[in-house]
Amino acid sequence: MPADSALTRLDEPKNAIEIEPDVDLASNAVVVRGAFKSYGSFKVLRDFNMTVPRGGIYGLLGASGCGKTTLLECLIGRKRLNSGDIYVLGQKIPDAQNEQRIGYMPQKIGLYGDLTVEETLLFFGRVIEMKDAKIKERTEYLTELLDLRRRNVRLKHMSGGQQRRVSLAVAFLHEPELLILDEPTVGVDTVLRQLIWDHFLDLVHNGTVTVIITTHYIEETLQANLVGIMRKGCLIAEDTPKRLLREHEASSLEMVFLKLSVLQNQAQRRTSERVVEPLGSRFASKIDKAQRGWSLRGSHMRALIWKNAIWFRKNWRTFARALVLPVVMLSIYCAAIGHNPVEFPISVVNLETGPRNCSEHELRCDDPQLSCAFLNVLSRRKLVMKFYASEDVAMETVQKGESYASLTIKANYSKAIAERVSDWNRATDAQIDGATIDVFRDVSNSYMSLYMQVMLYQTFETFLYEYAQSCGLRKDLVKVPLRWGSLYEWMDTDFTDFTIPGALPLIVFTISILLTALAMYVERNEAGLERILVAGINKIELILSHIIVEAVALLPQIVFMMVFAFLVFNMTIKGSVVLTAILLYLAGILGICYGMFLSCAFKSQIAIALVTTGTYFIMVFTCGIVWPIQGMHPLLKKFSPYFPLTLPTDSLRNILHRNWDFFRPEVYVGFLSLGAWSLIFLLLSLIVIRIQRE
Ligand SMILES: Nc1ncnc2c1ncn2[C@@H]1O[C@H](COP(=O)(O)OP(=O)(O)OP(=O)(O)O)[C@@H](O)[C@H]1O
Repeated sequence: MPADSALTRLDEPKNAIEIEPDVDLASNAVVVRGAFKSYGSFKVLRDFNMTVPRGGIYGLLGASGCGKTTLLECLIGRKRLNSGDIYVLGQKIPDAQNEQRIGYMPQKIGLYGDLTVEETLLFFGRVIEMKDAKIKERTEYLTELLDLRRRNVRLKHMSGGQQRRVSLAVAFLHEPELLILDEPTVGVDTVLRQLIWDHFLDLVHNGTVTVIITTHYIEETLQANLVGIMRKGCLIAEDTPKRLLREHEASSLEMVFLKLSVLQNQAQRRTSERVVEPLGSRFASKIDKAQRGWSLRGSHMRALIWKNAIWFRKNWRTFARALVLPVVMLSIYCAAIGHNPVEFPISVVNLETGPRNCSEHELRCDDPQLSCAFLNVLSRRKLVMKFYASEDVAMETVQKGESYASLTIKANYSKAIAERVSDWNRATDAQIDGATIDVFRDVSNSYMSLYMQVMLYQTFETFLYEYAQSCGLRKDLVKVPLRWGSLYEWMDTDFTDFTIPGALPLIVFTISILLTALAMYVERNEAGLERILVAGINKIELILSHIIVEAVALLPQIVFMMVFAFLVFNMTIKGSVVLTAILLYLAGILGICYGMFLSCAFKSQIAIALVTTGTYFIMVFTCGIVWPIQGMHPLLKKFSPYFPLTLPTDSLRNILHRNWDFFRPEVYVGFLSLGAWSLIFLLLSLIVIRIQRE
């Protein structure tokens, strides 16, 4: 890399620091001793030692992939060492609570693309409990300094270099004692880079602020007070730039770096020769480990909820889709599921009248064409009847899949039926046979086959009933001798009405999982998760803030969906609308908690999508949504009530169809089940994030 003329000044830095032979935690901003860190079997830091005195600039140099970012992430407590000690501003990492004293700029931008510069600074300022007036003042100053005058543009619409400058502004915002900056000048032009360095020099001028900076522009670290050179997980040199140049008789730091690399390759590893006093645990014990990471701060929660609400406002299209999606799913569901089949073909051979459609027929007692009267009743089912002259041809249409069944009506049908009805106990075999319609059906589609069976029973019963009436006979005589009394007679026998108490919670549950996973995905991948954690927000606050905002967004979804289900699609609702809404709302909360658990447990979106799909099918199959639990395998029947949507489905069915109130166990148990499962997934999320180690 050609040396930048503005940066190749070799004068002693304004605030040169003499390195103390003995290390004490008060005078050093960062002390690392005997640090080991590995990712699996790959060792990144090996017996790493570093000392950063307070009040200066420390430039950390090293080839790409040598572990600089890993080291910085260990310094801010985002990653844990396998062994060794780190003290930052006198406190032991990871127990230290000095977020407000540290400004961190990660290598990735780590900001929220939907916030503007002003909103970004306001958010991070509020997180670290700055007053709004102070944030405003700092915003004016930093946007001027970093040439970020277009403050109302969303970050995702800014250039990479501009975004890096916003990221730098966030690190500077609260005037921290220690700035940890991972490649802050990447993508920044030469003039601005020098301005930024001038600002670093200004900051460290009075000796209270320390800056640790990694960079690939090696020569810019000539302005640092100390330079550490990393290679293969060790610090191979740590000195002032001037002494490094002198000692290695080099004209640039790049040359020093090359020479040291060659030396290290020859196994002449050079480490800092300063003797370091062993670090005791005098500071470590002061921090209450148990409290860290579990507490909720009002300022954090307010800032996070504000930020999430802004995200929702700016992404109103996503929110509108979230509102419409359940309704679309419900509409498709209601349009597709539960209706009786119509307009399917059946083949008819009427040997009494020949192959013609005679279903437009008026029934008489002495009717010589009762077969037409039967077909007339059948035609009310809106089938497509095709007429054939021969039984063999009609059966062939079934074999070829052109028809679901063939009906063959005998030539003496009217006479045989009339005699069977009027003198049934003397009917001969020939009369019984003549009055029998032969049905040949395709049973490969069992639902259609079953439907046809029921349909033909009912058709025949209605036909006989009407025939008996026309002959002045007692109509009950020919009816199937069963008298039905119905308890909830308002219930539509439509299958959709049976499944809707399961379908509604299932739709809310599934969409809530997906929306939560999406929000967490944005948080983790597009936004500043790293950054806000470093700013002191803990993951519990993060999780709760998302749950709160999503729980609010869930309300209009439920209202919208209920309007469609009960007003537009006229699903039966005999019980309390409020209880129904609460139950569906709790199903949504369960979805949010489960989605949160999945987001905590799995980093990959694909894994989350797969588990969500699996969960959806398990719920559909096991919770009595599409098939009664009474018909399941005994083992599944035993465990089904413990699945999250089984009891709520029953409970909703009892509310919607039986008009039962909340205080019946069959109703409130569904609410309790949703509450308990939500709590379980919330706790699991907290446990997972608590035990996750990087
Ligand atoms: N989470 C992880 N899992 C496995 N390996 C990792 C992980 N993070 C980093 N590494 C590996 O550790 C090594 C050091 O990575 P690190 O990001 O600390 O390097 P770096 O010096 O900052 O590089 P650069 O200058 O290119 O940013 C690299 O080889 C990287 O692939």
